[in-house]
Amino acid sequence: MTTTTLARTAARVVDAVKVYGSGDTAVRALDGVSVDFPAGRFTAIMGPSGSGKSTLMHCAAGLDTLTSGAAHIGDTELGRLDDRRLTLLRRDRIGFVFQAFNLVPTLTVAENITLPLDLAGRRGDPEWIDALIDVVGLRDRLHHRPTELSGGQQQRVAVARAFAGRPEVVFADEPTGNLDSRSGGEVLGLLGRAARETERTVVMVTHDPVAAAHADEVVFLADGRLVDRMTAPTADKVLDRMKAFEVPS
Ligand SMILES: Nc1ncnc2c1ncn2[C@@H]1O[C@H](COP(=O)(O)OP(=O)(O)OP(=O)(O)O)[C@@H](O)[C@H]1O
Repeated sequence: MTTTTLARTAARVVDAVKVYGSGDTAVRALDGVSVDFPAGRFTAIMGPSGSGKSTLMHCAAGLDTLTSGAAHIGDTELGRLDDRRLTLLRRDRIGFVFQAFNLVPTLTVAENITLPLDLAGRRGDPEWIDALIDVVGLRDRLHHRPTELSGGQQQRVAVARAFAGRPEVVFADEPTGNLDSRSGGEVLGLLGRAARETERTVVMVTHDPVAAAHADEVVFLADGRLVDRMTAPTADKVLDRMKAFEVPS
C-alpha cells in the first residue's frame, strides 16, 4: 500500500546509548540507536534475547533514562523534563500494555478501562471509550471482574485501558507472552485494529516472529544496534531475518 501523506513521527530516539553498571561489569544495552516510530502505525521491535529491545522501549517511553542521546515523544525531548513533567507525560500522552495484564481485581472491566483517566481526574471522551469497547469486543463483559475473564479477554481490557486516554503512543512489551496462540493472535489483531481505527501509534516489543508479523513494520536490534527494518512483514520473512543473527560471522 502506498501513501501520499508524509508520516509524522510519534516517537523517536536519536543516538541512544544505554549503559547499565560501570567498570568491568558495564553492559552497553543500547549502542547508538536512532529510530523513529511513524504516527498511526504499528511497529514491532524484534531481536535476539539481550539485544536491547526492552531497554529501547523503556527509554523511548520515559520509563528509563538514556546514558546519552535523546528520546522524543512528538516534539518533546524526554531528557529535558523533570520527574513531575515526565510522570504527567507518561500519564497523558502514553499508554502501556505489559505481559502481565496488571488489572485491578476488585474493579469491573469498565472501571479498569477508565482507571487511568479516573486517577488523573479526567473524564475522558465517552464516545471514544464507547467505540473502544466495541473494538476490543468487551461490551457484554463490562460489569465482570478480571477473574471472571480469560487471559485473552483480560489483555483486551488492558489494551482498551491503554487507549482510553487517547494517548499519542501505546507501548506494548511482549503483550502476548502469557497467552496461548489463539488469544495472542486476537490481541495482536486488536492492537493493529486499534492503531488503524483510532489513528494511534503502537510500538511493541516481541521475540515472536508470528507476533511481529501483525505489525506494519518491524525494526530489528542486535547487540544494542538497529540492524534492519522490514515493511509488510510475514512470520516467515521475520524468522528468516532472525536466523541470520544466529549465524556466526
Ligand atoms: N537493569 C539492568 N541492569 C544491568 N543490565 C541490564 C539491566 N537491564 C537489562 N540489562 C542488560 O542489557 C542488555 C539488554 O537487555 P534487554 O532486556 O533490553 O534485552 P531484550 O532484547 O529485551 O532481551 P529479552 O528478549 O531477553 O527480554 C542485556 O545484556 C541485559 O542483561
